[in-house]
Amino acid sequence: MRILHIDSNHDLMIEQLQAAGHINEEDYTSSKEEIEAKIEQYEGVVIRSRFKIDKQFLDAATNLKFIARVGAGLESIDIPYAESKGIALIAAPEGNRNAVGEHALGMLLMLFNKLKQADAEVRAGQWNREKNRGLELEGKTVGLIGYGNMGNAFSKKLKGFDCEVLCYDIRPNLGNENATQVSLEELQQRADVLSLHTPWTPLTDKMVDTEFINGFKKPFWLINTARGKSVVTEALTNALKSGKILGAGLDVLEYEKLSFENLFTDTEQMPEPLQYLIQAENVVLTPHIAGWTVESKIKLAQTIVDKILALAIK
Ligand SMILES: O=C(O)[C@H](O)COP(=O)(O)O
Repeated sequence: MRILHIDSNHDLMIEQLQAAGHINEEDYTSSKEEIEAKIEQYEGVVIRSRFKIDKQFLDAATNLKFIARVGAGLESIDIPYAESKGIALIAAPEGNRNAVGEHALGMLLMLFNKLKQADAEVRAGQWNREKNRGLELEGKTVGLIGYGNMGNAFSKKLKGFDCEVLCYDIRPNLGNENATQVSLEELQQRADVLSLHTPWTPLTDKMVDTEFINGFKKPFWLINTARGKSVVTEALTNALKSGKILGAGLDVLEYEKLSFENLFTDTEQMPEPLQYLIQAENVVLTPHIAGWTVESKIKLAQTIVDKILALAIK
């Protein structure tokens, strides 16, 4: 097959696809329109998330047999339209789930042990022990919303910490030895920590709003390594101010992607909730790197290669 790669990935991908007899072309810089102008020449396209694979793109891709998304989230692809054209869809959540699980755990330990502020204070010459007294995960209840690849990976990490892990998912019967599946209401009643592991869909868009937060019985900690747009940032900052949310670890923000750096060059444009988050001691922020490790780059590429080679397309 002729395969167009529009985002760069680990070198092993092209090496192995070439070795299997496929013709690969890399184009990481052309615009969406430029790619659309030539996409009819290809049977396969490999993407991360550089642009949307929408109806216009799919209509231009008259010979496309598969779309390979080197990652987990599929929100940039018009899946029903691709499926209506008989185009196979491949993704690789198996490639970055462990990285996301470790990152979520890292954020939680960082918040519970006040690592961010304690480190900053020591560097500033302050030896504040009482202010930085930590919390233990042992005996706490961690609630996961979304129990697919990422939620599973995180629950596996939590197993060794003697905490209780609950999961809520719209799909039934997903609980296992690492997490007990419960209703959303039960999770909100019992959780000390909420961690999101849901894709971004109409169901999860703005899911964590004020009403949702107030549905929690106890003040809780929030970890979001899923999608920024699933949390209403203003509702989050209001809850941080009131103490209903005790702290947050956010790898994703509703303001991320292209516009994010501009918000810092013109700080008057910076939304008030973001201004609050960047100065809050009890908030840890990372730039959507939870699934972005040295190892996951290799695992993502290998997963995609294996799935392409397993396709029954000649
Ligand atoms: O969905 C994923 O796999 C991660 O969120 C990474 O997404 P990205 O490929 O858009 O960086």
